[in-house]
Amino acid sequence: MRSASPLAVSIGDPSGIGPDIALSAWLHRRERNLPPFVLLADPAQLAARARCLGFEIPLATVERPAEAAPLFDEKLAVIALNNAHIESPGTPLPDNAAGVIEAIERAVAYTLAGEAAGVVTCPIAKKPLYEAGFRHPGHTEFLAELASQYLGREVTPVMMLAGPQLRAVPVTIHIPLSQVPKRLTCKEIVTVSRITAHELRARFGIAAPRLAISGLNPHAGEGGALGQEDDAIIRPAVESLRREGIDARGPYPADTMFHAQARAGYDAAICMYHDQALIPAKALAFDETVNVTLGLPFVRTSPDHGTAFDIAAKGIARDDSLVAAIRLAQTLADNAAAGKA
Ligand SMILES: NC(=O)c1ccc[n+]([C@@H]2O[C@H](COP(=O)([O-])OP(=O)(O)OC[C@H]3O[C@@H](n4cnc5c(N)ncnc54)[C@H](O)[C@@H]3O)[C@@H](O)[C@H]2O)c1
Ligand SMILES: N[C@H](C(=O)O)[C@H](O)COP(=O)(O)O
Repeated sequence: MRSASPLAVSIGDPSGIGPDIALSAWLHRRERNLPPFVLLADPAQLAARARCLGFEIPLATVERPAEAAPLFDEKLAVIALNNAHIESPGTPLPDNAAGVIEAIERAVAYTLAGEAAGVVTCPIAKKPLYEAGFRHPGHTEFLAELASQYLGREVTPVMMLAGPQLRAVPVTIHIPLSQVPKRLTCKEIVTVSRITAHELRARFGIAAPRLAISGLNPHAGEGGALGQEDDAIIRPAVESLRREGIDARGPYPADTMFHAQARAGYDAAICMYHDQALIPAKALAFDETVNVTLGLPFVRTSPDHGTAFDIAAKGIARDDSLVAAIRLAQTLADNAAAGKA
């Protein structure tokens, strides 16, 4: 059953390719068979980018998401931000930060209120947001804080890069590599794996999910000769997960767990740090992989790429990952509406 509400798409950093790919996705909505979405953006800035790209797109400024779906075939519905955006392709501006944050917050608020089916975020750049006082490493952590405020309890967000050939989940996310061994705990590996297994069942429709857990060190520690964490922290986490009935295996050496035959043996790879998960995901399918946040009380997806300031407004940004993110968000929302989540 398809949710009747549109997806809420936040524009991301307006100086990046968020406007380019959002406009392009709408232009190709019919052949890509896209579900309705509403953009949280500055209509004047969007119109300027559309002119620059040579896109003829009728924009309709609407007050509420419900107005977007009936218009979607003919017009791109935009909910205007209270904080205007300055058109500055390729050069991020701290003055645009308030609108970037507002777009995310309002997309979440509409979704939690049941007015939107899910949140799809276009990419943000951290530096201009930090200069404006934003203190979260990325969407993932910010969305977890919004979810915590809503639920009144702490929320552990789980980042999954979901592509046609691989689902990869980093246990530690946006922290310096030097901090990873200190921050990696058995409890965190178990929590992240548990959330992943639960959502693979509930939202992705995988009845008995299989998790492959990576090691941290070369050769998963080589019996302690190349590092202690694999046997001291990761192996006990795998045993604990298996005791609670989750099909988890490992720790596996990370260098040999991403080839095709190895990937056929699991539904998600649980990795110990950001690049261990994101390098294989983006290397295998940069254009089709989607960043999904698990563990939230709402659906959130995003393209797997960043703001790509180097190509903003040049007409060469590919919209494929955003299209995949919109499609996956709709599938996850539909599964939730059908009672699987
Ligand atoms: N979802 C998000 O919000 C998100 C995701 C990743 C990175 N970021 C942020 O984006 C900023 C830039 O990051 P980066 O330079 O490492 O990565 P990037 O993905 O923005 O760009 C890497 C390279 O890929 C190219 N590229 C990216 N997306 C493309 C597309 N759709 N079509 C064609 N080419 C594309 C770019 O031109 C660039 O050469 C950083 O501030 C980073 O934190 C945000
Ligand atoms: N870690 C992501 C990546 O490299 O693709 C990116 O920074 C986006 O993260 P958020 O979804 O938390 O913004």
